[in-house]
Amino acid sequence: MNPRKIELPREIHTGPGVIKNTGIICKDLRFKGKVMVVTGYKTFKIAAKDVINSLKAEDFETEYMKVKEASMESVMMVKENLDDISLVLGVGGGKVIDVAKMAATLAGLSFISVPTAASHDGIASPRASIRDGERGSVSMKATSPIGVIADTDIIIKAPFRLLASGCADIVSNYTAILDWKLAHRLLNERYSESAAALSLMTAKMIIKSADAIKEGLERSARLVVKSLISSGIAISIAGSSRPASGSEHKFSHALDNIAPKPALHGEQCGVGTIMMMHLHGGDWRFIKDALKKMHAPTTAYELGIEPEYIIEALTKAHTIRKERYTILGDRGLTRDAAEKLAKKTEVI
Ligand SMILES: NC(=O)C1=CN([C@@H]2O[C@H](COP(=O)(O)OP(=O)(O)OC[C@H]3O[C@@H](n4cnc5c(N)ncnc54)[C@H](O)[C@@H]3O)[C@@H](O)[C@H]2O)C=CC1
Ligand SMILES: O=C(CO)COP(=O)(O)O
Ligand SMILES: [Zn+2]
Repeated sequence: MNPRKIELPREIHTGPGVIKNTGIICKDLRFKGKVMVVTGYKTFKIAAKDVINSLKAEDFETEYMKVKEASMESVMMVKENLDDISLVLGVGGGKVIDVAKMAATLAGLSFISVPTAASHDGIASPRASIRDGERGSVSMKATSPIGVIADTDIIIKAPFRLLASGCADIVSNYTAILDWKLAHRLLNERYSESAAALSLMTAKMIIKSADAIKEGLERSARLVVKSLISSGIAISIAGSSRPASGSEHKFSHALDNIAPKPALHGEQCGVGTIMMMHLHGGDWRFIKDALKKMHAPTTAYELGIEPEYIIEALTKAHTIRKERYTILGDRGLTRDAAEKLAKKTEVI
């Protein structure tokens, strides 16, 4: 087997108020000079300001940029401003973190992830989902964050919908692992028992703690953040998003390309997991009940997406990242089969 390198975050700081230690954390990681803070329009006030003040208090020179879309244009716009920068921080939701992560990767710089919401498992992963023209938002290889600073006071104040979305993104590991096992059996695709075990254990744990996930509870934020980080570490161990992305993610990526107003990434993946679990002959009701307990969407209506788009995304899902074999096979679902599946699982 070829030698492999597993890149993991060196330091993970979680808890209420940790964002105020950003400057000290960067200093302890031996960084100095100029730092670039990449953030969003909303998350600048919510968190980036505190990050910048904390960096300045430790004598870091700081610059900041606000980005909106997780596009290659945004990435290149940031990258062009990194010439005299020694470290990049991403402070925001998944899109902001991915842009910062990819810009740092292209510039050969270290990256620190400062999530302001626990909405997806890209917080600690070595992947970035960047839209590039026709290419959808399937994740690309990127640098693993050298550090994660997850302030649970900020995260728990984010709309609860974002926390529920993060839970759903973890639940989606169930069908991602079933697809991975299938590809290993059918095509002898490389399969990592340890990455799969970590990914599945993380999903099982979040479902077991579903009742503890409540709006406004800092403990809930800590629980979901730890699970998202653990899911991201499984991706690092596998060297791909396989442990957390299978047919349910193909459905979500297809929906991103088709629906006029897509829902949150995790929300779409959760609904995809219900349907793909049925295709696998598994207990889709177990998935549906778990998502309901976490207040994540389980139907097209709750996603705010018309049934027609759900059916169309199901028929297109197999065309996303074709090299990744899943229960959808190479030919995917016919329209009738898609409609039947969505109805049988009460999604439409
Ligand atoms: N790189 C990876 O491994 C992964 C990347 N992703 C990517 O992440 C993106 C999804 O991330 P999301 O966070 O769901 O969407 P997002 O980045 O669009 O954020 C959703 C909304 O929440 C807002 N927000 C963030 N923190 C907030 C706070 N504390 N208070 C109020 N509003 C806040 C943002 O401003 C935005 O309007 C997708 O592009 C997806 O492809 C998803 C999973 C894995
Ligand atoms: O969303 C992800 C894991 O939750 C990444 O998956 P993709 O590689 O399919 O973009
Ligand atoms: Zn995901």
